[in-house]
Amino acid sequence: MARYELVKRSVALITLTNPPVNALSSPVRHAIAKSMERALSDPKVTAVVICGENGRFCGGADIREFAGPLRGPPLIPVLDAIEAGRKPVVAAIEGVALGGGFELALVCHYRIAHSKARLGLPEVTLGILPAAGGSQRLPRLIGIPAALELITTGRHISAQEALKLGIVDQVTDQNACEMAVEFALKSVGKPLSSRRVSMLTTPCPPDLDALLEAATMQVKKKARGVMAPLACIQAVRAAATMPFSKGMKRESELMTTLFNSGQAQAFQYCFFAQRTAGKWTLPSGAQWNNSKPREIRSAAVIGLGTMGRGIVVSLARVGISVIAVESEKKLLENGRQMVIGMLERDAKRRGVSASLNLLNFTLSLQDLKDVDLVIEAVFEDMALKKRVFQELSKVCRPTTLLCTNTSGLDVDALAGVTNRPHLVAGMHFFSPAHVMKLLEVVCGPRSSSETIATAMSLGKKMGKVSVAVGNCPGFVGNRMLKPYLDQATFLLEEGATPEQIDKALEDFGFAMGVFRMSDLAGLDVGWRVRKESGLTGPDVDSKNPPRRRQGHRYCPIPDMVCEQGRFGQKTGRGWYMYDKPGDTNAKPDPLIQNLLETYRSRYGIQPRNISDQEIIERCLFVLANEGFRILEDGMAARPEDIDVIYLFGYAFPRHRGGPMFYVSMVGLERVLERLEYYHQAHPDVPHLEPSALLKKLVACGSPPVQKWREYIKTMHSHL
Ligand SMILES: CC/C=C\C=C\CC(=O)SCCNC(=O)CCNC(=O)[C@H](O)C(C)(C)COP(=O)(O)OP(=O)(O)OC[C@H]1O[C@@H](n2cnc3c(N)ncnc32)[C@H](O)[C@@H]1OP(=O)(O)O
Repeated sequence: MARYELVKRSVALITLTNPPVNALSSPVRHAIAKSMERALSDPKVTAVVICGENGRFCGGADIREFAGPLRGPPLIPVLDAIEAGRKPVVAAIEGVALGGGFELALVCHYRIAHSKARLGLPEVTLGILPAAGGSQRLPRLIGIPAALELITTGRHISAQEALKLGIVDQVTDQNACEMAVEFALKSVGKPLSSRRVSMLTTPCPPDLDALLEAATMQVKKKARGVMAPLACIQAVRAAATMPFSKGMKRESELMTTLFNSGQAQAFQYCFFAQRTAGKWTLPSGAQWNNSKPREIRSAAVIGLGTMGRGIVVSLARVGISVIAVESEKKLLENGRQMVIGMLERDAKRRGVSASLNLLNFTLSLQDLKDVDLVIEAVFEDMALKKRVFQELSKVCRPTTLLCTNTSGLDVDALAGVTNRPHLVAGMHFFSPAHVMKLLEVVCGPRSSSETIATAMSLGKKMGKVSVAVGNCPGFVGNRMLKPYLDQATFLLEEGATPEQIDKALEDFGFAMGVFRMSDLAGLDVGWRVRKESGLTGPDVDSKNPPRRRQGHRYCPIPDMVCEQGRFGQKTGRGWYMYDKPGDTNAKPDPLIQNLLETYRSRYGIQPRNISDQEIIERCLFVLANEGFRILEDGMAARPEDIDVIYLFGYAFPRHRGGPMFYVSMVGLERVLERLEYYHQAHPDVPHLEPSALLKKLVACGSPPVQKWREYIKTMHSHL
């Protein structure tokens, strides 16, 4: 777990050896402690260098160990012994020095970093704080404002920035380890007291209180209900106002609170869920580690609406040449201007030059004959999409992959009109496509493993979190969204207001409640879909009772809002009112209040007081209930995939872990009992009926979410 060698006759070289990231697991901590003891007691050794194997210094604590009781030596005394040692210790930082890895570097007397190395204290993103002295040492080394920013955001910084901030002593393009050995030799005999960061006095700004207050306001606004950034601020305050030993005590108390809060578990679950999602598997046995993706050098995007434009930008900025296609000259020109503007702004923000030379714009599908992959992003109209796919089938060379950005239509029906159904898959981006991280890769029953591997790998290349899903209406994300939205509108019928429902969801942790979010997205989109599915519009059977459709409860209020031309922010009116079209400041609208009152009295609905608890339970338990059905149907491989989709595509609060993790924390038995209760109260809402999988899991003793897969593996998989 750590190799010990003597180099240059007098330097002890300690190499952490715990692939893939040299995390500080119990055996590694033990090996560091033993190696340091050996180095400090060996008279031949005059200096020590600590580095990591395979060009990675250290990725921090072994996060998997957080799930159980601490085993092996605690990290803090191991680090304290390094700092207190009487021989100079140099950290040779290559790859990453993160979390506990960065804290390890901070107790070394000198730090040499490779120019490509990245450093940071990302603990806050795991729901904790740097609790091996990081929150106390970093402010002493670089001052309060800079330390506060790094600790509360968890941002990774480059070696150059670390040098500028005074975190590292030298940056090199050469072998950092060899440089560190040379540096160590030169440091022998120099006094070490000023190199022990814990002994430094924190440079304390005169406006400390104002600074910390501003930081508190900022994190409260950015991460509603999240405890870790607030604890980080308190720890930094301790670094500014207390002696080191007392600050360490405070750091430890804050860490204990965070660890017991449940939020840390949720964040850490998210970390692993994101990595698990990349490990897709198909019923054929093909999976992420036995299927080779094709390299995509050129692509085409059909349709330059909001989605198409974002997809073009996502492709071009990772160096893929793109042909963008529109059906009319005016739309093409408009799309071209928008894409160029977006790419230029993006490049400016990243400090690189815009890859405009990779773009081509055309009105003709004939120009696509040589591209490696096509992403169709035309209107959500099956007939139109089928025509496009038929045409592509004729035009493109037989090996071109044909993908669709449909948000819920049948991918296999599109594959069926082509001469290469095995090369067809869904690539469902989320709006705005160049910003949102999620990509649902939709595996049709005929999609080949190479096609899926290529779509997943292309997603990764574009910086997306790609999740493989099955081909069913709405796939995973939008399929679950429907019952969630339904519950919100049923609650309106029963007596709630949009602002009450939004507040309950925002207090839960969503940045925006469902109605505020719908106003932002535009209400007309859903209205068009409902019209096309025969739920509303002139074709609706007049004999249909107004609050029932297709045999189930239906709430026509969203249609009534749209009929008034209220499409959300863009029209200045929606569920809320805005000062003018395009404004974002949502204000309660008395006209909506009137509409709800008139509606209720028309249907003889006696409004009742609805608690926040009911809002949360009905909206979120029904969401997870559909998630269970998706798992039963084999449309998602595991609960982690569903949670990742909701975290990255629907801004589900990370400190709740995602809908499936959330219900596991509430307790499946309780969720089952509440769904049964609500279903009894609303028997005409089939989505409230507890799913078979939920019942099965409760009957099996409510295993933790990571084990659910064992209970669904006998069920049919579409993945
Ligand atoms: C008293 C308390 C004392 C000390 C407390 C210390 C707090 C900490 O140190 S918390 C940990 C802080 N560190 C991090 O948050 C880093 C997390 N890791 C990453 O950000 C990335 O993995 C990376 C190091 C930047 C490398 O990225 P990449 O090359 O893209 O690889 P990945 O796919 O992310 O990871 C590969 C593989 O390693 C696993 N892994 C990564 N880091 C850790 C870790 N710290 N602990 C355990 N496992 C880790 C990751 O899960 C992947 O494994 P899979 O099996 O594929 O899941």
